[in-house]
Amino acid sequence: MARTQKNKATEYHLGQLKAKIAKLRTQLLEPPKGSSAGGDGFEVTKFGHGRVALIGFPRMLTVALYFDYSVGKSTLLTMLTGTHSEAASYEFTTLTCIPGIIHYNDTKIQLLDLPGIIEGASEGKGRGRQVIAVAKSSDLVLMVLDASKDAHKVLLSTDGHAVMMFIVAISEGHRQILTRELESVGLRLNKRPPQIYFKKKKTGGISFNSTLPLTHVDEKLCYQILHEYKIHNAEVLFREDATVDDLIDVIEGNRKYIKCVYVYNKIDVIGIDDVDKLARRPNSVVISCNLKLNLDRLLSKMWEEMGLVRVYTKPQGQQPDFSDPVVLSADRGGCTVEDFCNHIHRNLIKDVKYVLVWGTSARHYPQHCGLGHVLQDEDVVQIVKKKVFKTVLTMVLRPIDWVGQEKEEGGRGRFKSHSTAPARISDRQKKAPLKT
Ligand SMILES: Nc1nc2c(ncn2[C@@H]2O[C@H](COP(=O)(O)OP(=O)(O)OP(=O)(O)O)[C@@H](O)[C@H]2O)c(=O)[nH]1
Ligand SMILES: [K+]
Ligand SMILES: [Mg+2]
Repeated sequence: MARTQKNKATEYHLGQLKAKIAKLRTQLLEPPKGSSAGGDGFEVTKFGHGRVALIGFPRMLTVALYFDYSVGKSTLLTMLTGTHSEAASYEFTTLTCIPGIIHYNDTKIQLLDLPGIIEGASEGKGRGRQVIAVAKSSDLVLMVLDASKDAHKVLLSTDGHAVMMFIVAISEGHRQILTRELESVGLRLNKRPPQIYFKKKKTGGISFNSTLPLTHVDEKLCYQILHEYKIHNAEVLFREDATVDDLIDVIEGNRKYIKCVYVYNKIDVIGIDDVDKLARRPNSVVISCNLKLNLDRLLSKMWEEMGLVRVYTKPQGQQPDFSDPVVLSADRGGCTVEDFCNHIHRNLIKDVKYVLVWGTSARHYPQHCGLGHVLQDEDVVQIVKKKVFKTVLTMVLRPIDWVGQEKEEGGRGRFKSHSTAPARISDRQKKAPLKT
């Protein structure tokens, strides 16, 4: 592919090659026949309401130029979870997966310390394959980078321009190498799935449509790629100006879309101007484990990105239980009332008549909601079950005003202050985005 000139005439050829490579990669990653699936990872049991993986380099590639320091993943795990993970100033200190637990906002989040991965991990170099398998099973990746590897440019920039350009690329280069390694095994960081509808059919040939003009893919290219996959009957509808790679992702169908936060560690050894620059990069947080700088910001960023939704249950006629939330997630299992009910008990759903909801997802307190209602963080929910007798009774006796009773309760102070809580948090974050 590198040897092929990129122009209109070679476009189809390149597209076909991309599809071929994607197919081979998928074959490569399939577990060998006869072995149980997933035997590739570190076999750490999932625990808590979410899983976060620490990914980073064990050392710099340009050893000759710099000290051989690791990025500080283990140090960070120890700081955030209290679980000890061996940290040292030589590379590959961590050789296996060490889990710790972060207690945050009434939830438990599993944090995994992993060995540093090097270039070529996706081809099975080092322990990369296992590390990547664990990353794939996570809800969020924290890519830990060494802030000081970016800052050395300042020391050297006085000498010559060429040197400076080279140095600047290193921390950024690490980020790119890691991203590439993860991408080549089907992980997509901070991306959403392509807006392409794709459905295989039994007959009818290929129907190719788009809702807008396409600049990267045309009908012929699409046919060719489908042909490569031996797909001759399918419906394809482009809802955005997607690329060949997007189309291949959709056909492969096994891509994992994961959020990633870039964590620049060791800001204690660089100047404030550089800290400021790194902090302004998208999806980035700057920290220092040694000086315990900005770790609270890292936690709140992590929380934000995970999008966990805490729902508190309220038994009828009692105060809600604010100690033990049901934790839902839009990415894992969904946040509707139905998901909430299924979380409590598998068979609950058939008994539910409706639910009463207090909190930011409710238009008024309490709102009567059906199973499809989408809950938000810190909502309070009371389940109203179907009662066979009640219907019979209410026909005989005077109807009871169940709803009116609950309305009164909803007006109490606790719920009101409760619903304003998210706003308070974000205000505070705005005022102090960086504690350095
Ligand atoms: N200056 C500075 N050094 C740090 C900081 N955090 C960690 N270090 C040092 O960086 C070195 C590597 O730390 P580790 O936690 O072992 O790094 P790691 O990423 O787990 O390394 P591997 O397990 O080998 O991949 C240690 O000598 C730490 O003391 C920090 O915030 N500032
Ligand atoms: K180390
Ligand atoms: Mg380590």
